[in-house]
Amino acid sequence: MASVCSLHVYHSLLFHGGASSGKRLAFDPSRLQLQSTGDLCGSVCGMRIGRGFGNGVLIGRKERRGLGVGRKDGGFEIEEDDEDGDEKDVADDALRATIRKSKKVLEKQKNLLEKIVASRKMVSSLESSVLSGQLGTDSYDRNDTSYLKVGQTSNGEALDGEHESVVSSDNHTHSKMTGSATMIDGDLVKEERKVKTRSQAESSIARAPKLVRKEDGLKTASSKVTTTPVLETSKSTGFKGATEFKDETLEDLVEAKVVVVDGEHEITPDQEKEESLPLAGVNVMNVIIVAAECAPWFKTGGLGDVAGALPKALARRGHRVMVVVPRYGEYTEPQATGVHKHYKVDGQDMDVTYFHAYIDGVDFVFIDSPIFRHRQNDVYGGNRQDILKRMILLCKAAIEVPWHVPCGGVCYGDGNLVFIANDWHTALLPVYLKANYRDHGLMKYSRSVLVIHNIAHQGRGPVEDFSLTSLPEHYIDLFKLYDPVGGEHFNIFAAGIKTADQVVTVSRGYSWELKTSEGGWGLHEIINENDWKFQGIVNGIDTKDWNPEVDIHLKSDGYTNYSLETFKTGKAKCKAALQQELGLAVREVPIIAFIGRLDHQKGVDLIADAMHWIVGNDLQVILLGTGRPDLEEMLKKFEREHHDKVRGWVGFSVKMAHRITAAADILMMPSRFEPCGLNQLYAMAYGTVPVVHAVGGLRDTVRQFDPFSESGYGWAFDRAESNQLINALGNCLKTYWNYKDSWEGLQRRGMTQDLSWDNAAVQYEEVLVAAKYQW
Ligand SMILES: Nc1ncnc2c1ncn2[C@@H]1O[C@H](COP(=O)(O)OP(=O)(O)O[C@H]2O[C@H](CO)[C@@H](O)[C@H](O)[C@H]2O)[C@@H](O)[C@H]1O
Repeated sequence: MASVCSLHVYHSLLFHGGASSGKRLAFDPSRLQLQSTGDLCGSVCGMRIGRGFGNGVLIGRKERRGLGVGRKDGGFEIEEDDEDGDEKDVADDALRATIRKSKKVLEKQKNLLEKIVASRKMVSSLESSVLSGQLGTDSYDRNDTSYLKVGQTSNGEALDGEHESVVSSDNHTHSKMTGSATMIDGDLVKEERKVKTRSQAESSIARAPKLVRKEDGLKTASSKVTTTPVLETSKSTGFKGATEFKDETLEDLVEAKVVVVDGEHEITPDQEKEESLPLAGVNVMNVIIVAAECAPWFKTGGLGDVAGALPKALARRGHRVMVVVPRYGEYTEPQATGVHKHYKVDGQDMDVTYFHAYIDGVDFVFIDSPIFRHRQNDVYGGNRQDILKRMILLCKAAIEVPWHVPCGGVCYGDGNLVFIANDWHTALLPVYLKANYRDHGLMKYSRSVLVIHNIAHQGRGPVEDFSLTSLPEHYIDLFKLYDPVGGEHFNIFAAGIKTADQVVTVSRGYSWELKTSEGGWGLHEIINENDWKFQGIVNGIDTKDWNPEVDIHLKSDGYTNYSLETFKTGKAKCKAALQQELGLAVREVPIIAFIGRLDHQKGVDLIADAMHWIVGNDLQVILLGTGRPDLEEMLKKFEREHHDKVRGWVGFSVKMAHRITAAADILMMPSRFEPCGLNQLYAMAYGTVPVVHAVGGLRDTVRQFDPFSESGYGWAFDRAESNQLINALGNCLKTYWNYKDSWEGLQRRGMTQDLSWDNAAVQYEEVLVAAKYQW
């Protein structure tokens, strides 16, 4: 911009004579001693503006008339009549200086163009390397080019500071300059560029457009542009092989701008940059999410939902994203990669093979090992040590996935990489990353983020369990924790929190609660010590999966999809279908639902205490859950005792969870604590009004209904007590029956919120960046 501005000014000075009203040529040499491109603009512009400040006036030759007067400001003035020769000299000097600067500007533009060309060549050479199967390790099928990504150098190494990779670009712009004429002719010269530093490597990754699966069509920015950039005058139209800058057409020269032509439309560099840059911009990185469960393959609760959805949102922002999970069952999508490894667990060699699937822009890597098999319906089954061994193997095998498992032919590598571990199950990952790699100068540029979904489960055991981890002896201190109940014990979450580079909790409210002695479950002191790395980010929802407009579970058995426009009839139809399916009376009556794990956390006992009052109303109750046997039995008992009004479905059914969410009017979540809670988010997206205990993420996401301002999303009561639940449900039901407009407003507000993962992904990105630059 600066150069264009300066050239415009130069040109107008030269050809249009500048200010027309001036009488004297007052020239301040200091103003024309230009230092840089920016100065050129500033100073020349300054000259024109200067008129109003008594700082001398530079006017065109034609306007130079009259007598000059002396000046006191350090500059000097020229009186045209008396000192015409001097004046000319000075003016010529000025113009020469300006021309010199203009040439410098042109030179800079030329260099810039060369850089753009070099970058493009680098990208296309990377692409063609990938296409011709030159990348990756020996263990993948070289003919398999179905997945194409950029994330490494052309020789398959990770782009990080440890590796010095040479990227060759095979054609570059050669420019000729004769006199003041510049020609950029697109001749090719050989150039080698060394990618040495981390930041250089990263910026080239960021600049490189994200490649997409071949079957989706290779869509890269570079595919849109000609390999040779075209300099074109603003006046010309259509494609020109190259445009010559002629010094006599200075008007053209000063207006010149770079235009890239793709045969259909012109793309300015700015537009092109915008189009080709991922949403994450220069923050694009490789992200590996490691979790013990992942929807849709296997989930026992919200962790599975998050592991299935967050990665896709991060991938949409342009990151290269992988999820690593155990292979508990035989799944159709993942295919064997042929990569075999061994890892030691409790002194035993464990065989591991890797499976891979690429779905919605995310690489899903499944770790297959005998200890994971046939656990599909019991992922946390077995005794404490069995579970611990599985999680040790998961963490050990996951850390090396970026080295060994080619995804789309290319391993992720360990540069520009952040692992996201989830809950205690994978809280060993940050510890292994440090102890087995970074302490030894390996994975120098890999970082770890630990997400706390639920602090109530910490991976506790006797101190002797430490031996199973095969960690160096001195690491035991990270795990040792004393609490009044358990005494000294081994605590995996404690070690993970201390070792991770950043820690995320699944809501802001929960982040705060964890620091209290009531909410920290014995870890509050460690959490407070590590407060600086904590960040609360509310979960989003997978809007493909949990969306009443497209929900696959509403497409049969009398259910129907619905939108904001059709939710009244849509929900009514779903309600009738659910009543029918569950053998309840099909009639217009409010349905209150509960969906969740049956344990102390979810406050099922509050529902039990309130049940007598609840069934005293004209309504129906549907409870879906699985968990503690005594609570499962309680659900069955409710159904037995109030068969005309209550259904207690004991079991885990994703289909029923969707159908109930769509058909119900009210969802109750009286959780004693709730790190985030997903069901209330799903409910709101489906026009179902939540009644919740205002705790953790529930407080963050369900704003209390205010009848005066007609705002809020539901009812949130302050204490986990059954009378408070009753009170909130009472107000909710009153509104349902008596204030139809308010009810509809509640539903509409809930449905129109942006609850997608995209918002959360932006915040996660900030955490990833913070981790990346942490040493
Ligand atoms: N019987 C059943 N049949 C079918 N589906 C069932 C079901 N029981 C539960 N679900 C499903 O499991 C998920 C539960 O998610 P939540 O967030 O409510 O709880 P959870 O406590 O497991 O998760 C933890 O992690 C998540 C994610 O971070 C946090 O939101 C939460 O507060 C924290 O406790 C929902 O998708 C729900 O529909």
